[in-house]
Amino acid sequence: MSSVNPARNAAVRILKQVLDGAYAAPLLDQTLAQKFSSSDAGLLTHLVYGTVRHAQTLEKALLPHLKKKPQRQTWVILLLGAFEKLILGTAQHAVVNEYTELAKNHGPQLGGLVNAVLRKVELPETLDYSLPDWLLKAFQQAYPGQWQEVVEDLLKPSPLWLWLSDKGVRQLEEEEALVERGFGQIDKVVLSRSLRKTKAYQKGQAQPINPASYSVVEALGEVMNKEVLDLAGGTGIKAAFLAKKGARVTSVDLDPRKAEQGKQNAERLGQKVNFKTADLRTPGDLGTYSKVLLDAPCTGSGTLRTHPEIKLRITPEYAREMAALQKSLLEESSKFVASGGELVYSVCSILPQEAEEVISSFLEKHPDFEVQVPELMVPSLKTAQGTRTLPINGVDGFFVSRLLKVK
Ligand SMILES: C[S@@+](CC[C@H](N)C(=O)[O-])C[C@H]1O[C@@H](n2cnc3c(N)ncnc32)[C@H](O)[C@@H]1O
Repeated sequence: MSSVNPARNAAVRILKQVLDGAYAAPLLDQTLAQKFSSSDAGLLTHLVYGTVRHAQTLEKALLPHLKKKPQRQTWVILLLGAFEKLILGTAQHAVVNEYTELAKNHGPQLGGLVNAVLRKVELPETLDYSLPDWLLKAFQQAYPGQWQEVVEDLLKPSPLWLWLSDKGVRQLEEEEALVERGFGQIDKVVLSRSLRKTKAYQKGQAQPINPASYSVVEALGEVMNKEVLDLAGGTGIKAAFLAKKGARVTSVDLDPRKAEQGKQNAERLGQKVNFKTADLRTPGDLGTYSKVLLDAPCTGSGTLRTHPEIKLRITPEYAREMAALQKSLLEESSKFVASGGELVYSVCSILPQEAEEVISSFLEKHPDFEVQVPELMVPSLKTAQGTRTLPINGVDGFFVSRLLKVK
């Protein structure tokens, strides 16, 4: 039987699946629902996300010590061990012992290899922010004055951002959470247990959302008693907030499972949202609305702190495919805007081709719309086509534009 810390054991299993294409968050949720002490739960989360965040740097550090890249299980053990030694600064003897033991459980000969490599591995002299070159250039282009601060910040753990009602703040503090003021109603919270197990969450007084994502809801302005169409609404998080602000909301997404989850979540938050399932490339007639939101599917390049696995998969080709989809969804969405109404376009991406270029191409074909650059509640930069949030201090990188139908 292995004497290895259960967090390290579980990290190997989860990281292997993440490298095979899975998302880390649901795997961590499932694993943490089992019995883990709060310190092991913290270590497991940190090991998985931290190793993925620094994967490119760790690979550069490890490869010179290997004849070839080993099979997946051993590679994952080496990545985790290198992360603990080089980035977390765990004592070398502890790292070498723990990961050698782990490797031995998967094959006696693997212990020797892991032991030798983890003893020798050093940080490369030139640090590359663990981003592919083309993506680093995109950050430099999107944030010319602040790119270095941005890409360094993306390597840090993500804070827990929560929308909290006043009762939710009191309830969470009673449950021994530390609640720090963030932006507007979105607070930064330190919790030593799973959010879902708190009374504040169960009573609908708390909802996880990044401040940049919440600023999209605010970009729709006053919605009290208005009919709002929420397109590509996913599990209806923004829809639920719009309903909270007094809107009657119809939320449409391609995936029927998201509508199911959305209904349950809106109910927990005490809100009613009308969920529909449709492909927005061919949506049919959804009616006309004074406020329409298109929170378009995107590469997620603005959420690398929360979803670092995106860095392992994103390619320029995928960004081009997404930009083509966004252009076609924006075109379709514009058909549902009433005269004098507004269409808010948002993406959680920092790539200009998913942001400014989508708006420019739309405006070329649509003299009936004009752009209004929104003021957002988080630190942002304005461009001619919209506002980009500045992804530092735990805030995600979003692009938000408001299009007014003038005729
Ligand atoms: C950025 S997410 C939406 C997040 C959501 N607005 C929220 O606040 O939780 C984009 C969504 O677009 C949906 N989607 C992708 N392609 C679509 C299509 N062709 N028609 C409708 N929805 C689509 C995805 O299922 C996904 O839920």
